[in-house]
Amino acid sequence: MNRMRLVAERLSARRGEDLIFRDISFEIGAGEVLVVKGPNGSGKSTLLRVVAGLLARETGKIRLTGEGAQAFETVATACHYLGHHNAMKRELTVAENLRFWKDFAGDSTSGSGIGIDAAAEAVGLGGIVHLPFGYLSAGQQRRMAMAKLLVAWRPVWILDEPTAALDAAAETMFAGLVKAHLGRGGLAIAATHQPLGLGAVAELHMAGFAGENVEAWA
Ligand SMILES: Nc1ncnc2c1ncn2[C@@H]1O[C@H](COP(=O)(O)OP(=O)(O)OP(=O)(O)O)[C@@H](O)[C@H]1O
Repeated sequence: MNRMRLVAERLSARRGEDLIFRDISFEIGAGEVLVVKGPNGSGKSTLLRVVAGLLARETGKIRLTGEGAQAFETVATACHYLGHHNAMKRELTVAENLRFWKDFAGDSTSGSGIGIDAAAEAVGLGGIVHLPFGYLSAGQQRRMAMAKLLVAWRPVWILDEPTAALDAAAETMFAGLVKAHLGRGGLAIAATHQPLGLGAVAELHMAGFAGENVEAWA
């Protein structure tokens, strides 16, 4: 069986006038996670945004191949993106926010998400989906943002510092969600300074931009 793969070749990106990285290539297969590491400002968030289609790349190619890839018109539509911000409206209830993401992200023929109550349960916060998102504690808000990944099936999870400022229990919970996602044939790319609790994983080291010197994939 030809498993789904995400292939990035010789990516480079700019922010404003500045070249942030160059010649970044990697491949991840179904069931695999790639952890992007590097010092502050080395371009991890920029790389994730490029892969998610939120930022135009300067050069290079990103493609999805193998089983299930044809269900997605673009790589971006195969991706869930969990950035530094939770991307939830404070005035809307948790359920309304998750409903928005369920409808917006949608399912593809390659899988389906779970219900809103089930997603809230999965992040350990069942029973409070009727509350405005803004009432939740910072940690609860982050957990609910993670629930967004569950309500619609998208095979590629792009995670930017997903567990920053979370307690140990939430980190363990999130590691479980990622493992379950990989177990369903999903893929994940995570930029993080903290171990994700996933055991041995592939790593991409961004060296940071110093004139012409951009680290390549090891
Ligand atoms: N909108 C922008 N315009 C110009 N430069 C930007 C912009 N956004 C980010 N940068 C620059 O791009 C570089 C890479 O930033 P990025 O956020 O990708 O780094 P990072 O590795 O994720 O950092 P951190 O570990 O601090 O989150 C930084 O030097 C930053 O100042």
